[in-house]
Amino acid sequence: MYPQQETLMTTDSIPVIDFSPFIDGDAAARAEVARQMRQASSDWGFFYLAGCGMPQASLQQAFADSQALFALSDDAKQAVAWQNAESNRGYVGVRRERLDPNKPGDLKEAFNLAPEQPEGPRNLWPAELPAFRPQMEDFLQQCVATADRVLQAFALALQQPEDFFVSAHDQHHHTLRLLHYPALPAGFSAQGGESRAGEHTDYGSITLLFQDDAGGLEVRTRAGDWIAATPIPGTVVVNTGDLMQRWTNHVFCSTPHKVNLRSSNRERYSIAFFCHPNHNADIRCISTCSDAENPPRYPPISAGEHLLERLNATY
Ligand SMILES: O=C(O)CCC(=O)C(=O)O
Ligand SMILES: [Fe+2]
Repeated sequence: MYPQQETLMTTDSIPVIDFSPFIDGDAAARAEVARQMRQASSDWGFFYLAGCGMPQASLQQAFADSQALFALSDDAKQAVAWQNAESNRGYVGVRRERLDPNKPGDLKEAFNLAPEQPEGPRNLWPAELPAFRPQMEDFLQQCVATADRVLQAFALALQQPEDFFVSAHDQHHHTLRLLHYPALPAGFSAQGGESRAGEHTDYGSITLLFQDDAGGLEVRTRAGDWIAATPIPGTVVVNTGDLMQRWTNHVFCSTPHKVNLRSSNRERYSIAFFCHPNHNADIRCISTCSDAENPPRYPPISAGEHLLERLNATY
């Protein structure tokens, strides 16, 4: 039950968890999946989920759409360029972002979209790709549904009611991010610690990450070593972010990760779905995450304030 005990049981590779018993199993099977997720999130803050319920065809379509988007001309991509942090949607060009603020810009391009709120900012859609919009809207819904199931399992893992996290995320302040790491020319030499994506932790509650077979994602172990999160077909990588670490009083950890340049002679695609609770969600130490030896480490904060704090620390 306590983080100290869980740390002693650390496995030596990122766990692979079969999620299908959570989707169609009985209460005992669901509880066992939740237990594995708890262990993995406290040892690693990262795990692979097999059988997450997302249709393979939707995923293939999303990667095909991503390829079509990044293959557009620079003018077409600039027509849907990212404008500001409030809307946080649209195209971000190569080297525009630094996930590690102490390093040069990341060798990647990205395209952000998000579930639309009745009053909020709108997604940007490339005029050249008429099928892109309906297909990505469908994929967004699949991601929300998958994330909600994963959040149900996390709630059970912490002996909370099953809808504990889902109801705190029901305004869907999530971001879907298509990522493309272009192939680098032969003889390319990285300047000043350049990489495909600099070392960072994710800000929010959980992230779902789909990667192609190129490889390059690395995760830092609790002991401080970097290990490869090698792509495993048919799985999604799930990681817990800064806000989840705070909410769970460090029972779940927010683990640094990055994308290295090792296979940079070929291009790489990945798709990340970053989940954020409702801005007014009350983020206070979950009752089952503290005891006399692990008292609450942080005062309560709203999820909106937490995000602002985190962004202000970065920019
Ligand atoms: O592309 C990847 O595999 C990881 C990207 C990532 O960690 C991020 O964008 O936060
Ligand atoms: Fe990340």
